[in-house]
Amino acid sequence: MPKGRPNSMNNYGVLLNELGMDESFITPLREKYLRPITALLYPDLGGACLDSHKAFVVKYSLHEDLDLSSHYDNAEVTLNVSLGKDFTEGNLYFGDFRQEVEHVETQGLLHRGGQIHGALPIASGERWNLIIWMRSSAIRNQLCPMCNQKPQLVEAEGFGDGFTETCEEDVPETVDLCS
Ligand SMILES: O=C(O)CCC(=O)C(=O)O
Ligand SMILES: [Fe+2]
Repeated sequence: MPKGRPNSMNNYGVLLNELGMDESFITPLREKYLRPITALLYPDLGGACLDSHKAFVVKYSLHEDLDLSSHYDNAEVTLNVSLGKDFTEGNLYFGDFRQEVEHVETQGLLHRGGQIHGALPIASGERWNLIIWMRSSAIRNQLCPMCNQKPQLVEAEGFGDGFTETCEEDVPETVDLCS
């Protein structure tokens, strides 16, 4: 069976669309459960209209990939869920100062796709994570987040890179969570 790589830096992951898990699992999860949260937290990134995704599982182990270098995602908002298994070290980090976050098994962490981040090397065991790169066509149709240019739209399979669909709702105004 032909197998794509989740991203250019990870060699041992699995794309969930190749396992037929988009319609049955990831799309309903994004639409019903994640979007209400992202609408509140990320109004400036089109959090209310994240209308496509790329979902994959990444794997780190001692004789395979140990870590993930600093990067930003091809996503407006990313969900990263720690699936275990048993491992030591391997914290996630964010920003130029490499602010570390201990990622607890079964817990999910939402972050801006454009926020620089990476994963430190594991010292033992296996580390598996479910990653959902969520995209808003309303945002990226204006400017590609990877090259900062107006995108040239071409036909793509599945969700492609998330550019084409139009959002039914308007991008909401900024919500002041403190008031
Ligand atoms: O391994 C992780 O926790 C981070 C993975 C990641 O940032 C990515 O695949 O974009
Ligand atoms: Fe990432």
